[in-house]
Amino acid sequence: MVFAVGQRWISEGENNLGLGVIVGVEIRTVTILFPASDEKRVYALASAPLTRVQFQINDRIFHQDGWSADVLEVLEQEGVFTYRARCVETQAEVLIPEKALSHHMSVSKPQERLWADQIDRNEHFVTRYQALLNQQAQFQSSLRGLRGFRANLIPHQLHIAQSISQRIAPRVLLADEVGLGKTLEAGMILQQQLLVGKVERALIIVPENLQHQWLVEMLRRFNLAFSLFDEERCADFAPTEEEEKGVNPFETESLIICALDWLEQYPQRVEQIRQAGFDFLIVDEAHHLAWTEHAPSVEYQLIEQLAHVIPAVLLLTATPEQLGQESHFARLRLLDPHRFYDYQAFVQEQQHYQPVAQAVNILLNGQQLTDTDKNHIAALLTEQDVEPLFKAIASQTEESDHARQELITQLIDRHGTSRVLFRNTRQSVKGFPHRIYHQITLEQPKQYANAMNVVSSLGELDLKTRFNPEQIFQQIHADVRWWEFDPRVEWLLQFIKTQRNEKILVICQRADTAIQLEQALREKEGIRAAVFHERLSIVERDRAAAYFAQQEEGAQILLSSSIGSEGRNFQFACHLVLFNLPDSPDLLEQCIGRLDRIGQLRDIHIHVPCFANSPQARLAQWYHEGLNAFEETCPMGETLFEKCGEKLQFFLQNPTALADFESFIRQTRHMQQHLKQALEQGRDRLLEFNSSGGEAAQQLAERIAKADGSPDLVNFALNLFDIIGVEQEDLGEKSIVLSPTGHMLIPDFPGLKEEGITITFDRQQALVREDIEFLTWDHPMIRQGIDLITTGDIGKTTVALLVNKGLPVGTLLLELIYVVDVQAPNYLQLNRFLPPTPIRVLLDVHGTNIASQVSFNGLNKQLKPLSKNMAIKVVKMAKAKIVALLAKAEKQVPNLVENVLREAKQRADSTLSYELTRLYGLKAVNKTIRQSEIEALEQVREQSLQQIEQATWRLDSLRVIISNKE
Ligand SMILES: Nc1ncnc2c1ncn2[C@@H]1O[C@H](COP(=O)(O)OP(=O)(O)OP(=O)(O)O)[C@@H](O)[C@H]1O
Repeated sequence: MVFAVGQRWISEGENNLGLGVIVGVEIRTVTILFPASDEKRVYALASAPLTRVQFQINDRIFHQDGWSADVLEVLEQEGVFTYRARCVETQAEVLIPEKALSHHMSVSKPQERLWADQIDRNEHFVTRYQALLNQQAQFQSSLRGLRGFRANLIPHQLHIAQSISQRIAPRVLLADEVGLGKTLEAGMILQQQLLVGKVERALIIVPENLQHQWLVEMLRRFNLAFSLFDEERCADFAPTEEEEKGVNPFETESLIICALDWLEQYPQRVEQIRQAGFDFLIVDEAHHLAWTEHAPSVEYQLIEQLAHVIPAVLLLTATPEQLGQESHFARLRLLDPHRFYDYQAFVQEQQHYQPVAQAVNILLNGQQLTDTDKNHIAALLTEQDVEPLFKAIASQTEESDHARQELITQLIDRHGTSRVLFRNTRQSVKGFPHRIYHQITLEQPKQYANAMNVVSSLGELDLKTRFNPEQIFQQIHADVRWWEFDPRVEWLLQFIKTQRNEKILVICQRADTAIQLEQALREKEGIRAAVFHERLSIVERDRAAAYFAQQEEGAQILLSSSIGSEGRNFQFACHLVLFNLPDSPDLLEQCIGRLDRIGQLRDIHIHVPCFANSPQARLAQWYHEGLNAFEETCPMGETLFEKCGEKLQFFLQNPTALADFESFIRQTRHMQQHLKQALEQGRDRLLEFNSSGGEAAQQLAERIAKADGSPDLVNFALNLFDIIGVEQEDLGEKSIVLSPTGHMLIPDFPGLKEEGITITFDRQQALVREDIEFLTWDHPMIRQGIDLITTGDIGKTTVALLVNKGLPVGTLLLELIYVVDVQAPNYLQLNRFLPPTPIRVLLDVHGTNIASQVSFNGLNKQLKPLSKNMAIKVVKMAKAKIVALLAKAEKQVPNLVENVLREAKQRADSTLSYELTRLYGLKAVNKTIRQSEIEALEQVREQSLQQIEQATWRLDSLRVIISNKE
């Protein structure tokens, strides 16, 4: 390929970019600008996926100023063409340098291939048409981006992924209870946004110890290859002595994972991230982002800075209120400052959820609305006219369900935390095993009692350590081995022995306790345990987790500090020992959540060894009998912890004062029940409507399951591989080996390795065998395979024989496939409204379009292939007729295109107008919604409608059909 500045080329893979112009040629690279879509690409010279555009004499070309001309001669100077042409309008002769050609010009000419005897096989034409139809269907499919991940189809996750990923730049707090799959949800949303081109560069910020888990999950579940960034890696990009400015390391990759802990230490990296143009941010374990008005934490401020410049933000936490309501509010504000503008207003709003939940309940129960119901609903949506929706509900047609749903969405949107917060609970998801609490009461050793007295009398008793008697003891006896006399250790050893075949996770509050306990188990009984805490390097931690996970020859025990194991997946174990009791209900939930998560198949046993009448025993009793926090999740735990604060602290400091303790527990239980009921009827009920997706989510999962391995997909894929020349060997067990051959149509089929790959269309098989590729419509091999066909020349022209005794011999039919296409900037996402759309025209000999009477498949069944020689002869003989028919078709196509555009505009208008109405509605309750935001959306709508208007159409492929009696 010889490139020169000013030449016009098109992208082979991305036809919709329009006509590109070469703007730079370096030693090894070529830079091409696509003005129609405002995209620039840099390719390696040797392998640029570009096709040179050269027009021929008599071709009609379009000038970028809007007029057209017919080519008379092609002149060339230093590789760049100038067209001598006759202007259609003025008939004047003009010289048009190729640089001045319209950027929107389509360049596909099947008829020229026909005249040049480039006639392809009939089945290739069929595959091409199917590829176009499939491409269109996939662009418009509501399942797009929701099928290709390697995981089970869990309705609430699919619902969240679907509803969030439809948005442009979503900003959401994913707050499902522990272990319900927030990582998976975030991955699905990201993958979907990447797939449709809404997002190109994503950053995931996680606690240090979760980096590898994210890396692995993104790769194995979503085929997304992230890179881990740390100081060492970034230091490589520092400026050399000669350079003034180094490279911004964050610009060198587009999918990056890094640790929050690291960014805190290196604020200059935060600035680099801000400048690196990420468009998607995920922050895991977001409950660490503490905030108060006067003292926002460093972590909070850091993420806030990034959230200012990164359009899409997902915050993940199972315990959003762990650091209090204010921090929770601040995180919501960070996501949507217009919706959450004032803390006091937020607190008040929380108290008024009940009437909203009641209104939603009325709508959900499916009965006709009474006047009182209507008044109640209308009072909550004063800013808009709800009458039409009430009418639709009363009509009891298909519209009524839609109208009910619409009203529910609006109520939740205006009055709930709605679009910003998603939270699923075990109660709504269901199907989880039970949690069983085992309290083990032991005698407190006198050494601990003495140490406690000494430390208290010195005034050095830190409230935080009172649940770790071993730490207090070590404050005064640093060298004495506490585990020699601590009965909890003896109990643990005996327990381990009785559970020889079980994995046991032991959580201590501090890393020191975990380390010393490891020594105790090893020295006392020769038990080898893995240790896991925040002071280990990431690699050591991953190694420890893997050692624990290993079935054979792995560690039976994992000794972990509480913060060290946060977010980790240990659901293969069902025994949890809380060697120290976590000092807050949400922390307790995080610990239990290591085992109580999706994939846990057995009941979970939670063992709490504690000393009689110790602070730990009191707290355990309060958790269990007051909150029931061991056996069920306790969403109101933190609220009660705060409410009961003083009294609880009294009992923890005076653990032997039992007189009022029972009544205090009863009071707590009473409050817990009361709050639970209020939450269920109010806030949580609203969140649940919003988050679980109900019946619709079930149906979504069923639809995806049905689409998995559908015959349409399997047939199309196998046909595609056949055409490309990929060898296929069926291995049975729902898997097929694909290998490259020496006679492939293209040298490199995307994703096909030299040594071959194994594929399956079956989700369960893909879950069991992670080494094989799981093919769905979303898989890159299928998507790029479709692109390869639709943007290349395969199947563009063919000639076939119609065996039909009823038709005179030699009757000519012309089947034409036109494609309507729009080239627009990516941010408009026009493909969702107007994907490349094939229009089929079937002309009889008189030029009448009979496509609606004769279906593609019906006709195809009656066709037989012709030898190439025969086909060439037929074309030669019928050329004049074909030319005449083509001219007739071109007159009919604009009307057909008009219909396609009208529908596309309707789709665009209703989607974008809906968004606008929502903003206007929100503005009515929240005066801080900026007018500029509304104007921006209005502009997107205007531009989208205008761009659709500018869509072009082209003849993509054609089939000449000639009849015979046999
Ligand atoms: N759809 C699914 N199919 C199969 N496994 C799943 C699915 N969703 C989640 N899991 C598994 O369930 C476990 C919990 O998921 P995940 O880590 O995403 O939960 P989480 O909500 O982020 O938990 P935490 O609150 O502890 O951070 C993981 O082992 C994950 O691989």
